[in-house]
Amino acid sequence: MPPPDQPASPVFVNLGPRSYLVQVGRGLLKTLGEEVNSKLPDRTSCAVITDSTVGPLYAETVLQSLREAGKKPHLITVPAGEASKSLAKSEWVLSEMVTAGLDRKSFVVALGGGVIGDLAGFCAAVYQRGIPYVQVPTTVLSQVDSSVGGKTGVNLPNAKNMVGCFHQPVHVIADLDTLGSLPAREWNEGFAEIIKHACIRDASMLQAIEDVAAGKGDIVDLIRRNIAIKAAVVEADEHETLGIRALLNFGHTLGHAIEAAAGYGRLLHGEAISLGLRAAAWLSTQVGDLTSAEYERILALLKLYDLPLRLPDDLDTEELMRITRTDKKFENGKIRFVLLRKIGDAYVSKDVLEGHLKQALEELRK
Ligand SMILES: NC(=O)c1ccc[n+]([C@@H]2O[C@H](COP(=O)([O-])OP(=O)(O)OC[C@H]3O[C@@H](n4cnc5c(N)ncnc54)[C@H](O)[C@@H]3O)[C@@H](O)[C@H]2O)c1
Ligand SMILES: O=C(O)C(=O)C[C@@H](O)[C@H](O)[C@H](O)COP(=O)(O)O
Ligand SMILES: [Zn+2]
Repeated sequence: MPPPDQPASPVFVNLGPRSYLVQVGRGLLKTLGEEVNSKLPDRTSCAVITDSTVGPLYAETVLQSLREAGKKPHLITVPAGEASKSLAKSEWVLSEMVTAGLDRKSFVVALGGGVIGDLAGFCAAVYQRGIPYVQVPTTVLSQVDSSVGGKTGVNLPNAKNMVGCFHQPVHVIADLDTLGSLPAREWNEGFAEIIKHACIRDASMLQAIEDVAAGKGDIVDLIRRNIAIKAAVVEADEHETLGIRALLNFGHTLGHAIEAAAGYGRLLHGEAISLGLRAAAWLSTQVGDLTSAEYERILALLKLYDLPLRLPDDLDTEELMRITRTDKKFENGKIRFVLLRKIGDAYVSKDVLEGHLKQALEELRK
């Protein structure tokens, strides 16, 4: 672990010609222009895409840093929240990029949480058939998960992330100073994905998660560890064709259905995933070998971060099942569902049937 004034070493995401670095540290926004310039020296005009909460806090620092590095940035701001991750908003952003005069030699900077990363990444992927983009994640969730791996896209009203493509960023800058302005709810939701990473890959991380909750852990180290887990999984199966990257979907089959059924923005992504994690962990005790003690440990961690464990009463099981059937892991009417053998060891199971999913939803009502 480096001393507090030393930046953590960057994480290298090794994807051959699409490889990139994830910088993790403090005070990185100020030097963002130089960093971007070293990755994209021959590109000048760019769109800095942000939201109405993050823009007023951090856009000026980013714009100034880009200008000092000789770039010509145009700021594009969408309303904060999940509702902006839509086809309609992507059309608006793309039109703004045209109005700003961006061409095939331009690039995009995604400044914000996972909503901005997914939306801006998608716009970069499709603008004039693809221009590069840099991720500048400003939430715990986006730093440990969404800014790495190149999944970009938007929601449909009844299906999460249903439209999108893989488009890797050319660089990721995770400045932990930006987390200082996160409200408690947005801070906590990021830990759903951190707990997910521990569940699927690294049981030894549970202690670090507890330590951070108790105010004695090293958050830079924890975020860097999570980025390294995400990078390793993505490197092993970039396009989710081998059943390895699918493990990052632990808790997401029902979690995504709950997020969409509740109405985008009512539950934050991490909150919906907390419910999905509970359901998937419970199913791991029913269909797989997870012990009830391990299940209780996962619940205790989610509780530590005030994450929801009970389904909102107004969400109907049949509606949730209908949305669940649109999950990208449903093939020929059969679900490939991610379960745990034990904490730290996940696998894709074909043994989970619709009846099991309904039972798990009932469990979430207790
Ligand atoms: N592409 C992927 O691999 C991937 C992975 C996980 C999640 N996601 C997606 O990410 C999205 C969730 O991301 P999120 O949780 O970051 O949500 P978000 O981007 O909506 O951010 C949450 C809220 O925090 C605000 N905010 C962001 N940074 C802030 C800061 N530094 N200070 C104060 N407020 C700040 C935002 O304005 C927003 O209101 C979902 O759409 C989810 O599907 C994608
Ligand atoms: O990067 C991945 O792969 C993930 O599954 C990470 C998830 O946390 C994330 O929510 C992702 O957007 C889900 O993707 P989807 O393919 O299930 O829509
Ligand atoms: Zn997720």
